[in-house]
Formats: sequence, C-alpha cells, structure tokens
Amino acid sequence: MLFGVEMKLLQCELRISYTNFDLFYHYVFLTEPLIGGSVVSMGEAPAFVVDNLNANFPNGLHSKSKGCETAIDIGNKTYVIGASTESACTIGIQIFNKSTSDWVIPVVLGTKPKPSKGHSAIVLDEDRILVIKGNTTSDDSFWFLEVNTAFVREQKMRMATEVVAWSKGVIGEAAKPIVISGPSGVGKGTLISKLMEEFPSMFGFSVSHTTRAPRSNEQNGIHYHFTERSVMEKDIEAGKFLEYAAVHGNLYGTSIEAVDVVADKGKRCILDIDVQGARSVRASSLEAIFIFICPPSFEELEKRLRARGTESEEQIQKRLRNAKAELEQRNSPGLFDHILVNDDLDTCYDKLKKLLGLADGVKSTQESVLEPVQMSLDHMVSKTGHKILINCGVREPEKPAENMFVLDLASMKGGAPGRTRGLRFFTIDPTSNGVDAEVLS
Ligand SMILES: Nc1nc2c(ncn2[C@@H]2O[C@H](COP(=O)(O)OP(=O)(O)O)[C@@H](O)[C@H]2O)c(=O)[nH]1
Ligand SMILES: Nc1ncnc2c1ncn2[C@@H]1O[C@H](COP(=O)(O)OP(=O)(O)O)[C@@H](O)[C@H]1O
Repeated sequence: MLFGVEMKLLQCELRISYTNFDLFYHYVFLTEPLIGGSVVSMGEAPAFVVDNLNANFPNGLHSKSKGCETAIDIGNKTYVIGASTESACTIGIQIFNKSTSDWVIPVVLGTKPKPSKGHSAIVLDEDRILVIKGNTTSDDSFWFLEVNTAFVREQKMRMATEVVAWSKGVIGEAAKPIVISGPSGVGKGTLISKLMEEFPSMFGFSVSHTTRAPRSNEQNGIHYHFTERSVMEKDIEAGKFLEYAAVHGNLYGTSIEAVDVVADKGKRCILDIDVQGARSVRASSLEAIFIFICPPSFEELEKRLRARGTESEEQIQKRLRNAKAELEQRNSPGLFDHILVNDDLDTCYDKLKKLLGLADGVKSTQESVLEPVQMSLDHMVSKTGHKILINCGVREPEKPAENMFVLDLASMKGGAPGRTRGLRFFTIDPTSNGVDAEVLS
C-alpha cells in the first residue's frame, strides 16, 4: 500500500476543524486520548484542542467559538488559526506564547485565504504550517502560513513585532512568462490574440493598468485596467506593481496580481509591455522569456498604425517618434532573447510558436489539462516526509482512489510575499502497491 495508508490514518497528526466537533473526536481521539485539555501529542505534529485552550487561557484574546479553529504548536508558541462568526469561518491568527503565557495578534502579511467552512492544519517544519481549506477545489485549498521563514524573520525585525505571512500554494510548475515588446502598431496584440485563441488553456494575458483612455473596442479588466493616475501612483507607491513606465504620455504598469492571477490558473503568462517595462522585468525576480517584435520597415509600421485607425494624428506622430527609440534598443545586450520580424503575419506566428516549443500536436495535449478536484470539508491529513496524505471522506471499496490524495511538497519553491509553487497533487489507489499514482494536475 502506498505510504501504508491504513497505518497513517491511525496516526493522523491533526484534525479538520469545523462546526461538527464530533468528527475530530472520532478521528483523533480514538488514536490518542486528550489529557486534561493540554497538548495532544500525535506523532510529529502536535495539535491543540482549541475548546480546552479557552479554558486554560481565558484572557479574552482567543475566540470563544467552537468551530473553524486549529491550534498548532511550534517551539514555545501555539498558532491558533481561524475563528467563526455568525455566518462564516474567517481564517484569523492568534499566537499563544507559552513562555510568557501571553496572547498576541500578529501582523498578517500576504494574500489571505478567503473564509471557508473549515480547514485542517499541519506543521511542515519550524518555519511553516500547511493549511488545507475544506469544501473548496484543489486550486484554492492549499495555503502556507509562514511563521519563521527568511521573509517573516526580516519583517519581524523591520516591524519589531510578531509577524506571520500567508502564501497560496499553486499546483504545478508554471512555465516562464513571456514578455512581448515592440513599437506601437507592429502587431504584438494581433500575435498574442492568435496564441490565446489557439491555446486557450495554456496562455493567460497579464492585464496591465493604464491611465490612457479606453479605445472603443476595449473593455475594462480584459484589455487593460483603466485607472486614474492618482490611484495608480498610490498603488505603485504601495508596492503593488512588478513594473511600470510612462509610455506615449501615459502611465502603464503590470501589477503583481496580474501575473499571479494567470499563474494561479496554471497558465503561462503573456505580458505586452514596452521596452522600459521589459528592462524592469529583466531586473526583477520574475524569470521570463523576452521577445521583441520588429516591423519589416518603418513605412509599413506607419501604414499599420494608420490603418488601425485608433489614434489621433498627434498620437500617431508621438508613437512613430517613440518607435525609432524602441527599435534602437532591440539589440541592447542581454535584454531580448529573440527578435521576430512581423512581415507576413502567419509566417511570424509560426516562428513565434516554434520558439515557444509549440510544435504541431501540442494543442491536443494541452487541451486535456485536468480540472481541479473538490476537497471535501470532511478530510484527514497526515504527513510522511515531504508527502501529505489527504483522506477525503469514508473510503468506498469500489472507488477508493477518488477519496485519497497526496500533496507532494518535494519541489515546492517561492513563498510569501508571493505564491508557493511547484506542488504536485496525485490521487492514489490504496489497493495498489503504490507505483501507479495518477497525476491530477
Ligand atoms: N511598461 C509597460 N508597458 C506597457 C504595459 N501595458 C502596455 N504597455 C505598452 O504600452 C505601449 C502602448 O500600448 P497601447 O496604448 O495599448 O498602444 P499600442 O501599443 O499601440 O497597442 C505598448 O508598447 C505596450 O506594449 C505595462 O503594463 N507596462
Ligand atoms: N503581419 C501583419 N501584416 C499586416 N498587418 C498586420 C500584421 N500584423 C498586425 N497587423 C495589423 O496592424 C495593426 C496593428 O496591430 P496591433 O496588433 O494592434 O499592434 P500592436 O499591438 O503592436 O500595437 C492592426 O490593424 C493589425 O491588424
């Protein structure tokens, strides 16, 4: 049996936390009895019973609610995750310091998980806790609460207070984003549209912010996020942008979220940005492929720009002036990986596909990307090395593989303030000898 499934279930290290407290009792207490409301020691990852914490530490910081909470012990601290309100369970954090007997509400950084009806939590190491939301699909189930990673330690020093940070777990290894640059009217948008049309499940467009007015055919949130300059400047100041630049008299920028939204869907992100933006991304931590699109001639560029009919004469003149400077920069050392001349559209598109490794036949395999799996509210979690075993519900002998999953963290990378990527997610068949795990995504 893979990981000795039966054994592991009996050694279940922690519980699903939700309104039906009996289930936890059923799954956990049957293996190790609770001793007087203190820590329940279950293998590597001890868990508190939160209701008993209330009795022990009734100084008001901790919610009195019964459900939606897990308590995880790391060193001399207990991290209590979650709280319930009238209508939903939020995922708040409180820390109990066992040395000083104090409760602390930490500064919580990163993208927080949305409230869910319940979650389980398990210690991964002394730096982070894995939180698995129930009743969601697997693309929104896995969250890492970082309590002592390098990023968190740095923030603790900076803020001189207790800090924790969330990082969303993303299944699969997102391929490198693609940055496409080139002068206005060269055909960047046309080539990107063709790629997205032919490979809808493979590519996603990074929707930039801009202060320019929308064209008649452009939709807010699809072509751009059309934004007031003052708002955009404030967001830039707040560190929400991966890069930004003043282009043709307006402000354009790629928000961190614009790239994350695409990668979270397991898609490869395409950025249509100017040469200054490409330079900024090159200097950032985002590893990307940089492609410059060139016109066959300056005259042809002008012809296309005029034929598109979207700009005033003044704007066309400005864009043509800027085109000269942009074309000069295409050979800047170390900036662009590929230069493509967009003369005949189909020929250029074929070359683009080729350099992205999209040979004939790729389409069919990409279209068969498996959909996210539903994670049930009622699940149990245990840990074996870097693998997390998740049992979603009662096993049915006829269909066991649908209920048992493995989250493999061996290749995980990244983390707060961004995403934790590289997770692998399998379904397993407990009746097999473990060699036929099926990769779900
Ligand atoms: N740096 C940067 N440039 C962008 C961004 N979004 C668009 N651009 C560039 O801004 C320039 C003007 O874009 P747009 O107004 O849509 O006009 P078009 O290039 O003629 O279609 C183009 O070179 C785009 O590549 C962004 O987020 N950051
Ligand atoms: N290879 C090509 N040959 C002729 N016209 C083209 C070609 N590629 C794009 N176009 C046209 O040129 C105009 C500008 O293309 P567009 O994709 O909007 O450029 P960009 O996004 O680089 O500003 C559009 O009207 C488009 O249909």
